Amino acid sequence: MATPPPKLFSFPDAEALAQQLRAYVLRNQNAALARHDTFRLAVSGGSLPATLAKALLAPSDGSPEDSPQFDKWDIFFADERAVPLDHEDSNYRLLKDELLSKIPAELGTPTVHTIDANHIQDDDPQELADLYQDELMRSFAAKDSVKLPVFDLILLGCGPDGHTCSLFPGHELLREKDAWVGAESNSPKPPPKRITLTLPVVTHAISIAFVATGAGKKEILRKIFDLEEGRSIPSALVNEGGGEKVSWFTDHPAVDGVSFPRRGSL
Ligand SMILES: O=C1O[C@H](COP(=O)(O)O)[C@@H](O)[C@H](O)[C@H]1O
Repeated sequence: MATPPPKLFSFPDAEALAQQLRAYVLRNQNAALARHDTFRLAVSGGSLPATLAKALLAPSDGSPEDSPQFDKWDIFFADERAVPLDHEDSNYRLLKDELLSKIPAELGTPTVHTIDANHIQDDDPQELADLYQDELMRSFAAKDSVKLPVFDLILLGCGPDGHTCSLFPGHELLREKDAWVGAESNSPKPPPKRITLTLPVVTHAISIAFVATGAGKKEILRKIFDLEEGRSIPSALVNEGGGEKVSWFTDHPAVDGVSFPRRGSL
């Protein structure tokens, strides 16, 4: 039987998207807290942190369902660049500037799992990736029998070439089956050295959401949702592996004239 396809949500503007993204993230938070009293989330860099901040820093309606409980959040990075944590290319710095530094004290402070800054200068980012994998293993209390971490939610971006995390079209890392975190030494988008969650980890999450906005994403979204043409595009591989666990939050310009197998309703 075919896996049910991802869901697509499209909104007229950034405000409407942020409002529904907030509801979606908090639904995932509340379900995770009910399961294990912690919310393990992986976030991307790029355009995502600004949208996430717009969603999460909006005033709450006061109900428990609409309240972020940041002190119960464990935030990881879906990918990170091998640069100092205060560098302008750092995904951590971006998240800090957009969101972490603006969280009001009464909402709590999340635990944020950064890369080990002692290894950013290494020629080969493999050690950086291995150390981040160790960090995940500690956080997910992995035993030998645990094959993959299960994130409660992974929030992804989608580059104009269809890359997501630091998984780029045609790169060897797309074939990784065992490692939780991979090393990329030759990213076509600077900076070249990065680490990234691997495809099996991403598709193993309980919920996976892409946020893609603007007319500049229209052509790649058309390809991703064309089952033939999109076949080997990293974001399409997440769709294929994650199926109905995957939701796309887009705005109208990003999907104008693009046809999708399944439009969602919130
Ligand atoms: O390099 C990266 O790009 C992707 C996509 O970024 P966007 O600006 O097009 O949303 C991002 O998801 C990833 O985390 C980042 O390292």
